[in-house]
Amino acid sequence: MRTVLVTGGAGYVGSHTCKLLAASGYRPVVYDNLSRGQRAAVRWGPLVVGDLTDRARLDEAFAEWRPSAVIHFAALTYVGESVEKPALYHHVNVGGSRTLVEAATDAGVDRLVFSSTAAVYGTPQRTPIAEDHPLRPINPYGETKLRVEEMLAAAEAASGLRSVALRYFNAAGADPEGETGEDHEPETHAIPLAIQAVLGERREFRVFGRDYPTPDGTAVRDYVHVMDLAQAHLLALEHLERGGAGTQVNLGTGSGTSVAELLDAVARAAGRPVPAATAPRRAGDPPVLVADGRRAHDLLGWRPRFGSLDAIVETAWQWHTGALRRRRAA
Ligand SMILES: NC(=O)c1ccc[n+]([C@@H]2O[C@H](COP(=O)([O-])OP(=O)(O)OC[C@H]3O[C@@H](n4cnc5c(N)ncnc54)[C@H](O)[C@@H]3O)[C@@H](O)[C@H]2O)c1
Ligand SMILES: O=c1ccn([C@@H]2O[C@H](COP(=O)(O)OP(=O)(O)O[C@H]3O[C@H](CO)[C@@H](O)[C@H](O)[C@H]3O)[C@@H](O)[C@H]2O)c(=O)[nH]1
Repeated sequence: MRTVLVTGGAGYVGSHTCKLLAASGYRPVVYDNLSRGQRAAVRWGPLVVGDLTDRARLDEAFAEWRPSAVIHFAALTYVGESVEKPALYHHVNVGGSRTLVEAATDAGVDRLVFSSTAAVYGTPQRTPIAEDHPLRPINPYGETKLRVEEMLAAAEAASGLRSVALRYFNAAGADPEGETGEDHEPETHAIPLAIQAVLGERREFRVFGRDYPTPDGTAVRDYVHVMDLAQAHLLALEHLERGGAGTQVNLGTGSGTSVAELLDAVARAAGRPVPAATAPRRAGDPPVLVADGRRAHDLLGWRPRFGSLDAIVETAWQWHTGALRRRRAA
């Protein structure tokens, strides 16, 4: 059985990917400090509790489990927090990734899949965004992800560690079988916040800006289902297993959804409107982020299965209402 070390596997995208790895014959060994993830989300393989910046702990994990590849999700991921704490973001996201790359290389691992982000592009000059678009992040979070991409490209030349950096657009939805989902505290992402508002768990959903240069004035994003993201990680691993060279790949559906359209979709799933108020724009938010996904298709053979926003939102709705029931029952 091929073993994969999955940093951040107790988190949102990581836990869905572990489920798919296990279903595809891999053994996912999660390496996570549980600072933002959940122990209960580690269900498809062993958990090593450790910090990305702890070289000795990483060495132990590599020695004990002897993975043939690494999938690297672990990071701090909030744009707003990164603006307030840039040094912390550099320490964890860049410093931690450097420690991981050194430990992996010394352990003889030559394949790595990295969670990058559309935030490396900054404010797009053209859309949809292809991978050769200029890389000008507008917040420290995006900067740290770009630094890691650069480090990985240099590592391939220096030590033969090949990697695929997957630039996700907006991860959304949940495992349709309800075994894992999005569970952040605090929650900052639009879909779970809208669901919480419609469920009465928060007073209202605050629409950050209705004065964007978009058809309805609200910001446009490319929401891609988290199980489709998980599938792309497997395909990226297979690309590396075939001897494929390191590269960067966008993961998005290619279709844009405005915040107003998103609220309509949540209202359809819930059967009632989302209580909403207008708020100022959020710092660091570009008006439009939509992926050109041709490279993911041509290089990896990836095509998102969840085509419609309603199908994506429905899985999020099912997860959150199920999670709410479980919390109330507990
Ligand atoms: N969710 C999105 O829309 C999105 C979009 C683009 C990129 N990404 C990237 O995908 C990855 C996963 O995102 P997510 O939404 O699942 O985040 P998440 O916060 O749910 O998961 C991150 C995991 O990393 C762990 N972690 C954090 N710091 C650590 C450290 N120092 N040592 C060990 N473990 C640590 C956390 O405990 C958590 O389990 C991140 O790298 C993120 O930047 C996410
Ligand atoms: O209370 C809220 C929360 C969000 N939004 C808007 O909804 C959209 C989506 O926001 P959110 O779900 O917070 O995602 P993003 O800020 O677009 O960031 C996600 O997508 C980026 C890439 O597109 C990744 O880099 C990040 O890690 C990931 O969190 C944005 O236009 C926000 O302004 C609101 O209007 N009100």
